Amino acid sequence: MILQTHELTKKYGEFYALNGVSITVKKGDIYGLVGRNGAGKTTFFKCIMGLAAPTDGAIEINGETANLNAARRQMGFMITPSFFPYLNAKENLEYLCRVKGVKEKGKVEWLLKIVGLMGVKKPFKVFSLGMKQRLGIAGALLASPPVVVLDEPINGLDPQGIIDMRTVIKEAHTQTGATFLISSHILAELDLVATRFGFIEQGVLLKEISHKELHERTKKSLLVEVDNTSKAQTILQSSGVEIAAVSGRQLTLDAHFDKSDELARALVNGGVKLYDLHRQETTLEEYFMRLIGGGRHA
Ligand SMILES: Nc1ncnc2c1ncn2[C@@H]1O[C@H](COP(=O)(O)OP(=O)(O)OP(=O)(O)O)[C@@H](O)[C@H]1O
Repeated sequence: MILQTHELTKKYGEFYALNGVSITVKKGDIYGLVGRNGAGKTTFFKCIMGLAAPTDGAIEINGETANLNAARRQMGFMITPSFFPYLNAKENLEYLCRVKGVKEKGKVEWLLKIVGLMGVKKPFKVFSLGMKQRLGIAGALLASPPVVVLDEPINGLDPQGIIDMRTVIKEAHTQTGATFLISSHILAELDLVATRFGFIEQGVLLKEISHKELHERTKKSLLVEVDNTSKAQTILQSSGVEIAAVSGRQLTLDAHFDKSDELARALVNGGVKLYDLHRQETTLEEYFMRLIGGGRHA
């Protein structure tokens, strides 16, 4: 585990901005922290970065819990990108290299290429938000940190900006091999880049889930409700259909959406009473809303 928190809690007065958050980020993850506005994402990142002192709980970076400041120096952060307004992308990164003591030759150019700002001559102050965010990512990557934290890098971007940002994150992940921790309030956007997710609401971590598992839970399926599931199973299996799950009187099939007529006929002809047969699909946003509404059990 490259980054872990144990029951991390942050109170502002009597208000719990974070309430017992235990997160596990594995090496190589693009970990998406998903939560609505005010859920506690920025507070979480601030605690990780040492910009806010936790009220309770522990932070573990690469196995280190005591000397966190040294471990934090190994991390790249982007909360709100701030650079010199009159310098261009290259000049700003070169300045940062001096500040951070980065001496690798060609590092600035390599990063500018990754974030799509190579050859951009205009000063930072006239950058679009997307360009600012991308330069922010380059800044976060400058000292080759094993862990990179990006707070809402997609927020406020136009559709093209969102696509560019996605490409940059994927490219940066592939090229640097760093672990990424990214927050967003839009699950569908994070879904296109993240490998694992943590869902946070009102300062509470509701669930951690892998990309694969999330898609297991949101994919299309065919729901069949019958009087006799074992009989139905035999009939369906002899029609070459694999059954994904059986629960009570319901069978769930992961495919064969186009064969629903045929399957219904086979079941009825086989003497099974068919109560219901319909396609179901949970969208990512539905899943997210259900999770938020229903607590930890979605
Ligand atoms: N310094 C502070 N003093 C008091 N309350 C705070 C402070 N910082 C944050 N909060 C509160 O803590 C809660 C979590 O805020 P936080 O900024 O972490 O949320 P977020 O998930 O990052 O949301 P957003 O996407 O809107 O930034 C909010 O209710 C916010 O008002």
